[in-house]
Amino acid sequence: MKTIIFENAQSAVEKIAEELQDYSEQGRPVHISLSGGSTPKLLFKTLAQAPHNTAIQWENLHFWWGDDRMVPPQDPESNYGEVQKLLFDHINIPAENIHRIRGEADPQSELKRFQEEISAVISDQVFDWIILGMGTDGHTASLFPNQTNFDDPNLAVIAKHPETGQIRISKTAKLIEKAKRITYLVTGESKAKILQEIATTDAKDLPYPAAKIKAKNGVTEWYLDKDAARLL
Ligand SMILES: O=C1O[C@H](COP(=O)(O)O)[C@@H](O)[C@H](O)[C@H]1O
Repeated sequence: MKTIIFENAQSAVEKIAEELQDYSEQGRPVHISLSGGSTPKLLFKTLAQAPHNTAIQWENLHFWWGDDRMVPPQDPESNYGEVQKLLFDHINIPAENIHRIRGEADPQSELKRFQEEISAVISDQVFDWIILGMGTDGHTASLFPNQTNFDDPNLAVIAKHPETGQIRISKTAKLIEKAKRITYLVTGESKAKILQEIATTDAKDLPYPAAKIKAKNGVTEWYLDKDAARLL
């Protein structure tokens, strides 16, 4: 497990912001997949402020999501809606660079449309960078313990939150694992215990998708703050 431990969450997201700037200067379309939930909100707020809001060449970055909840963008549960509110409303990014999962749509038809969009836009479906989070139960994207098919050959899947029953669309493990780079951004003390378990146990003996999903031909790394890394 390759971990990079930052003094605090702000330092971790500043590093990601700098790296996004580097990607944006490559002079080509770069495909980035964002995570949802509470953890990356600090990243989106940071990117919306100087110097990142104007220094990043946003026209070169294409944004996708690892998962989204099947709710409209105005719903606070919408992973896309949060990025729109915290980041996209404050920067100059072409609308065609935003490849959201349409949470307001019918799940089956959106699943088909989302997979078609990935196939049409990204050659070999290899993302440049997939940023993931991890729940305290070890889920990542909307791939939950004991209900994830790691061999699912599709690009995306309909998932149901095991406790709330909320319907979501998620990238599959196989699609995520094709990425050139996977970064798990995990902060806060509530994640310390599960991180310790992941760091000390063989992934095959754990039910956690976050422990098992790794880039097959690329880099997998964990960006942690000191609170999350407390027991490592
Ligand atoms: O439900 C989700 O949870 C995970 C982790 O979220 P967090 O609130 O603990 O940061 C997130 O990565 C995923 O995208 C989201 O839909």
